Amino acid sequence: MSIKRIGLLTSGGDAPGMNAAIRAITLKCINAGWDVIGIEAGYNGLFSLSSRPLTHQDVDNIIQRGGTILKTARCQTLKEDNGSELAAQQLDKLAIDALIVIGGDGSFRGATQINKFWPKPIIGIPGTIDNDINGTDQTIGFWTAIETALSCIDKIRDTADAFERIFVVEVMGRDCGFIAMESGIACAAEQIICKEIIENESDFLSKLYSSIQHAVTWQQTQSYVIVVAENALSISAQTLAQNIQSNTGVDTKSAILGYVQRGGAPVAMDRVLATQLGIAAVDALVQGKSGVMIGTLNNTLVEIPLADTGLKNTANQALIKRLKQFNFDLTD
Ligand SMILES: Nc1ncnc2c1ncn2[C@@H]1O[C@H](COP(=O)(O)OP(=O)(O)OP(=O)(O)O)[C@@H](O)[C@H]1O
Ligand SMILES: O=P(O)(O)OC[C@H]1O[C@](O)(CO)[C@@H](O)[C@@H]1O
Repeated sequence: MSIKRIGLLTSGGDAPGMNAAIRAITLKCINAGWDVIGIEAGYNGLFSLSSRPLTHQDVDNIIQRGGTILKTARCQTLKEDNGSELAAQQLDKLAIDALIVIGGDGSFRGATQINKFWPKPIIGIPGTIDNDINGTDQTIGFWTAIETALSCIDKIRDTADAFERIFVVEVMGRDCGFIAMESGIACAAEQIICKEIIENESDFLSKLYSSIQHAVTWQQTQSYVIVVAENALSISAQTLAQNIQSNTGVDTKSAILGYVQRGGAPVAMDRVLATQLGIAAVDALVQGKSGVMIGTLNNTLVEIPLADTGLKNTANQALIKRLKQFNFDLTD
């Protein structure tokens, strides 16, 4: 089948660098003589047929912008019973010959479903701050989110130090600890808490309280920063802070960094990664590939079946190993 019109959408949480990928895909397709149709607000744009052709001008001066010029969304309709069949019909209405989806593993689950009713090429590009995708070392947006988290935690460290307080800082990641781990290592957090390392929560917390007590009593720690991944514990960051204070007697505050981690100009790493993956996605279409995500493993471009992009247990093992490497907690 000869490709003339590419559909392009961003889906799931926006991630800094998505615009860089949109730019690379658009320019590469235009060079190949293909039209690029930007589908707006993720899969929602398919159902509402909200789309527009993307031109050189549309992708000028966007590489440094956070968010996504195509908008994004979480689309309930696609998950419903006839959702993927309907999506396939909508793609035909738009006369799309091939689809590129920039998003997370959920977006790729959606793409896999659509492919069952729409037997045309679909290529995925990993775009999520969480880095929770199997088959790629990095996702677009991950390093920018870490830089953002890091600059916030460094500021929290200043006030924690001035008051000799303990701080519990919650970072994003959905159910996965990669943002907590990397930002925690980079800000020299005294503790990094991720779901992956907790076998029994109450044992874990008892150990945490005694570890903090030891640090403030014997190491005369001036400030103590705990980076916790969202959803790592059954209690909120605020409750954890209250519990630490009542167990240790040390003034303890909490801060939830939240959506600030999704915004801002992408760091160089994300711009370069997004550009590289965007070009490779179009190359994959030229080569007749379909049903794969383009990722990077050990700095090499790889293709992973979209159906295999859900996080595997090996990611947990890798995270645990890395955390142990960087753990300076002397009581451990
Ligand atoms: N099992 C599924 N079947 C059909 N569509 C799905 C499925 N899972 C997810 N999707 C579609 O993909 C969209 C995005 O998925 P999700 O909300 O999980 O985000 P994501 O792509 O994993 O990105 P992020 O990691 O940034 O949250 C969903 O809103 C839905 O439209
Ligand atoms: O924007 P929403 O739908 O509230 O999603 C928040 C989730 O999206 C992410 O920012 C990206 O997946 C997660 O870290 C977070 O749990």
